Amino acid sequence: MRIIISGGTVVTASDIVKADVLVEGGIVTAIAQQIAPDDHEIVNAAGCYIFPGGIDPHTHLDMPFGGTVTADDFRTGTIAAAFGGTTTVIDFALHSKGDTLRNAVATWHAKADGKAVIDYAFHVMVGDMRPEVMEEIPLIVEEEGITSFKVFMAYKNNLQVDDETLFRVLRMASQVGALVQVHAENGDVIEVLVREALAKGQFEPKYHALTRPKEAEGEATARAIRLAEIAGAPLYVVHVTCAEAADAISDARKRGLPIYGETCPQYLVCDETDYERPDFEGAKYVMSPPLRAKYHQEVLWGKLKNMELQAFGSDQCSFNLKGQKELGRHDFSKIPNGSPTIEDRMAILYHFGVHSGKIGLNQFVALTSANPAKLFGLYPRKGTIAVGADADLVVWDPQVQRTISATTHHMNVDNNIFEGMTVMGKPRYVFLRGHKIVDGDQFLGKPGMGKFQRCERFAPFPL
Ligand SMILES: NC(=O)NCCC(=O)O
Ligand SMILES: [Zn+2]
Ligand SMILES: [Zn+2]
Repeated sequence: MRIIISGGTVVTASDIVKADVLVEGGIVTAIAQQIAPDDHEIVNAAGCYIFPGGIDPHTHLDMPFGGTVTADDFRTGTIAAAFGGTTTVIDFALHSKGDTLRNAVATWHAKADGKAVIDYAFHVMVGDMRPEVMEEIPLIVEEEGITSFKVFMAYKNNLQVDDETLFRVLRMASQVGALVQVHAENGDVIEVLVREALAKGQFEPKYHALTRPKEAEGEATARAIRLAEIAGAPLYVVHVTCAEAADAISDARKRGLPIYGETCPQYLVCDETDYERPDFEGAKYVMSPPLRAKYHQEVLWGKLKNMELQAFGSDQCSFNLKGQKELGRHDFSKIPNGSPTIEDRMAILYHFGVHSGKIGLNQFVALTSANPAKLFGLYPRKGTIAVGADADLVVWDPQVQRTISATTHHMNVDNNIFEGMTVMGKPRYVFLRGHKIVDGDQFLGKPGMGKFQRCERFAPFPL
């Protein structure tokens, strides 16, 4: 495996340089203006960008949710991710009520091991924060190489934690070098609004959005930030959708607090009017938090441009319309939450961000790869192109145009929320630790090639 990727433009979060990249033994061993070939395989990257492999910090593969299980597992989901230019996913190991964190992690290893075609790490999504579960956090960090824990301020009577619990988790996590991720929506308010809507006979998908107002997200985000501030802890807010939440993050960062925000492709290019689609098609867009009014898209783009949001995750959580989303055909509250986004995460940010002039190439790499690597303890092994880093590389052809469709995507699901969108930019080749796993429309990887990545403890990189 001695490869020269030749004639491309290498892009990292800080640099853009025309250079060849030498790969030996799965590692980048040189970056230079011209590398003389010996017995190397030459990969033609003329006219292309060479990006560090994408790191998707937010996926749900093979996850039970809402009485069903996501349509994509670690095989199909990571193949689709690879076609989109992602070489590492950080998936949420779901901890269920009554279970231990250790057992949840073991369950997730069993789901991924031998199936993943790209590298993977885990966060733990804590479903039941009993005192003894909280006590397990230091062990998970030390022994399992998992250093991030998601807690929920929504999904009342199910996953939701109260403020006392959130505060205790924040304190405990920061003591052991872990990062708390928060799903910030006020679950108590939402519960009342959902009950009232159903009592009024409001059953269609659009009521999912109407019962989860932006203010409920803004309030919970601001509250979580205040609790983190009191606890002296860093905080990562997942799937930020609206001005109210994004502004709370910006304000905290202006005060010097280590608060980080993530948004997702769906919140940049889809909006609340998608819930009005006829014949139950609106159910495709049922996710939490929901899609917002269109003006929030410009707010989020502005925050990405100014790096006031630091990470870009897919929140991949795919369900078929047929047989899965249909569980809520007559009651929006029973529609499984989530959408298939793992494959098109980078394409959406590239086309609507870089190609449209809203963000720069360095920002694109920071959001899709470098910052997730820094925040979750994978940097600089991953998230950059540098001597000694894993040769997770994407040769990205900015001239290729394609139209996104469920009929051609690689996800194992019958719908795509970006259906019909035409985008510029597509991976020509994708390398995982020096192995070519994607060559145009051909998949060359194998289940089991993806390896579990232990995460280092949280380090406050200046982001
Ligand atoms: N986002 C969503 O609707 N489903 C996945 C679970 C979550 O991230 O809250
Ligand atoms: Zn969430
Ligand atoms: Zn999620």
